[in-house]
Amino acid sequence: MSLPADPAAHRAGWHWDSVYPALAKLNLFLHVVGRRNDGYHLLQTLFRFIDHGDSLRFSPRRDGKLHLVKPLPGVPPEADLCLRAARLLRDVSGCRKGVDIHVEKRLPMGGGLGGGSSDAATVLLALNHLWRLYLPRQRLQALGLSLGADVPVFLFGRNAFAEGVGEILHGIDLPPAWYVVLEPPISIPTADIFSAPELRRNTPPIPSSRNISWSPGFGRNDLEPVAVRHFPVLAEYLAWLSHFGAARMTGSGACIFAEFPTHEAAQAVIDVLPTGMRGWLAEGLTAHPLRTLATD
Ligand SMILES: C[C@](O)(CO)[C@H](O)COP(=O)(O)OP(=O)(O)OC[C@H]1O[C@@H](n2ccc(N)nc2=O)[C@H](O)[C@@H]1O
Ligand SMILES: Nc1ncnc2c1ncn2[C@@H]1O[C@H](COP(=O)(O)OP(=O)(O)OP(=O)(O)O)[C@@H](O)[C@H]1O
Repeated sequence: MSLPADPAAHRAGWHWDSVYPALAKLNLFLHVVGRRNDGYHLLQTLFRFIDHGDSLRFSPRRDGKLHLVKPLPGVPPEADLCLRAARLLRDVSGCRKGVDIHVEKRLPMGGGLGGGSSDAATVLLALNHLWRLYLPRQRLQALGLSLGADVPVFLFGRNAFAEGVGEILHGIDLPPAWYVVLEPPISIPTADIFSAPELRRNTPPIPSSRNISWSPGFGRNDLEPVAVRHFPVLAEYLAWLSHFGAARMTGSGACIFAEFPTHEAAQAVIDVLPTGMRGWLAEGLTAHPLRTLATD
């Protein structure tokens, strides 16, 4: 996906009527290298954006209310990441404007694709622009971190090698690639996987992003063996996709992916997907399409 050279021109193209994408991320690898005193885990992970995700739209409200037009089943309004992001932005800026948020949900919840985090980041980017607040990217990233460890990368807007809990981001260039993503029919609570006693928490750290030469099979996902133990159905999905490529879980699961060098190679796998197994093809992106909505 190519972006216009002039960020101001690009920003000008986003209006109240626009559809704002909230893309998925894949964790191409995910190493747990330690644990902080507050229980959060120190990670090293490689984030890649893919061209599959939720779509958000915004309409101004005159009564100053923040309103989610179609609440997500099972998510109370006070926990919804879109509303929490909008409220946070108003609290820190003093803005009193109201908005209706429309979310077209495509990403599974508890899928490891960062759906809720991506929605929150898109709300921050879009309302920062539409409400003319113009908080800079670093400030948005700090706000995003208070909503979840996965939020900052979507505001950063480039594929990234991440450290800390996911907030220390180093932009990284990745080659073109296509992904087959399988959606096992389960939702995995991230906290349950991180709190498992058997989780390996001492993978030796990679010294720097310069030591990463990404190709499928590099590193591993330390959360995967724990998730497979708790949710054995994942093993079936991993085994099936492994016939075609290096299959791996993203984030804390449940989705499983494999990378392919061409669209055709990925499509050939989708073409033989067994009945009852849900999966789709996505292209790896070089940058998030909303990246130029925030200033550096
Ligand atoms: C697994 C990843 O998706 C990889 O990108 C992220 O680390 C998870 O990010 P997230 O879903 O935004 O996670 P948060 O909402 O911040 O945290 C959910 C729970 O996961 C655990 N958690 C999360 C991130 C992290 N680095 N260490 C943790 O131990 C904590 O128990 C936390 O209460
Ligand atoms: N807008 C939202 N979209 C999805 N989930 C939300 C949203 N707001 C709150 N949540 C809550 O967040 C939980 C995690 O959902 P999410 O889709 O982000 O999972 P995930 O992809 O596994 O996350 P991650 O990869 O960041 O760990 C959901 O089960 C739900 O309770």
